[in-house]
Amino acid sequence: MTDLLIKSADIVGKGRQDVLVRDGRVAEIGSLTAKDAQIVDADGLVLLPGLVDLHTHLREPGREDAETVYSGTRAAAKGGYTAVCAMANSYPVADTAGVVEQVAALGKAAGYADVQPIGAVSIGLEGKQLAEIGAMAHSAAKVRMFSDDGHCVSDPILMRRALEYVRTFGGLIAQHAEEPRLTEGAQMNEGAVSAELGLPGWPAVAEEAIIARDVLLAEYTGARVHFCHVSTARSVDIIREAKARGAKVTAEVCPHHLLLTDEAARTYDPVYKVNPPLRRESDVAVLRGALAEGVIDAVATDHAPHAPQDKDCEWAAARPGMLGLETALSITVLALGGPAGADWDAVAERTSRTPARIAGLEAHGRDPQPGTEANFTLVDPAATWTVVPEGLASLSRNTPYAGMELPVTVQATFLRGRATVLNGKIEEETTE
Ligand SMILES: NC(=O)N[C@@H](CC(=O)O)C(=O)O
Repeated sequence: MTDLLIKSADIVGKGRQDVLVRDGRVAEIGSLTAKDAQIVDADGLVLLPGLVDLHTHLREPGREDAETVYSGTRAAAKGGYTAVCAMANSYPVADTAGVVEQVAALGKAAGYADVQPIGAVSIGLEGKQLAEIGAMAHSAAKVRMFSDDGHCVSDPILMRRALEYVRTFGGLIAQHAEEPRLTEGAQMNEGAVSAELGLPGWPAVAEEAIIARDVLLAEYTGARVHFCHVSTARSVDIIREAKARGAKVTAEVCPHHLLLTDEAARTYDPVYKVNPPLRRESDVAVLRGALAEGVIDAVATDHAPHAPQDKDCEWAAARPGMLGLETALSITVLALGGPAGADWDAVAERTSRTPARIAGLEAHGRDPQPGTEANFTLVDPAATWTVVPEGLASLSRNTPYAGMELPVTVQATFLRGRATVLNGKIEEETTE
């Protein structure tokens, strides 16, 4: 592999520097020249540690019509990601060592981003019996994070046992917080808009009740809980208080909950149907503040591709979920104050360093210094782009941002020093 010299990048915390990459690792940082190196001109571009997604639905195995590991990791690279955590709600469910190893192997073969499988907490996501957590943890996929996402681990004794189990090897449970009895038949956020539209509501308290319970279980067991897609202001209060007491809890927010509201449901366009649902303007404001402050630790996409037949139908019949990987960085920058005067350190913290730490992905989320793996992304802070669904790398088209002009473009993504995206385009050859 030839050396790579990135010239004049604006490195977060370090200012304008050149970065020399050799054999997939940072060799030197400074004012550099190199013979026989591939030169990438990064003048005017910000260099971030490669983004890490804690919550990606890659749909393989089982729903390859909506996404595959290959197409999903290409979308990830396009969005600036170098690592994604793949949710367990595939068909078959990722509740055995065999499935998680298959997903990890498909990620390696594709070569666009590191794929860290998440294991199911319960067999078949049914919430009845613990899945083979130990076998997945000790498999070649080295699973550390477990989640029944799409479903809540609502049975408190199952949650307690899962927490006690993962604590023994430093793992964590990523909880989809939704008390199922409170959301039966729910179609959108419960509030003034759902009342007007006559759609059954998903009340905020269904999320908050589980978060409150699981904070207590985390404290009681001493295990780590991570809250997926936190969407309400009151959830933020509970997490803030838990952290102040020293509970081992972390939380993520999705880009769509940082930008969109339940007003979008007035269109009856199922592209806006998502779980948990889009909330009120006041929730959006609190979530943005909590992200800036760090009460919410990370942005996670909940990238949920769906095939046309699952989305191009009436609201009630449509599956919940929206695409996220290719637009997350732009929305995060918007939510953290916009591109003019963006706090790039906060962007790096919430999209890369902290999620890498939560997932235990040690080679990711690292600011470049000699010896670190060269996993980073170059973004143009001054550019804008318009979201065209047909132009996305994902196999699916269910983006709620179609036609919107967004700030910030990903110019290049490097995985162990190899470009997966260059000049804003996906590289077709990814063999290491
Ligand atoms: N977030 C979503 O709206 N959808 C997720 C699962 C889920 O959480 O319902 C999916 O897998 O499609």
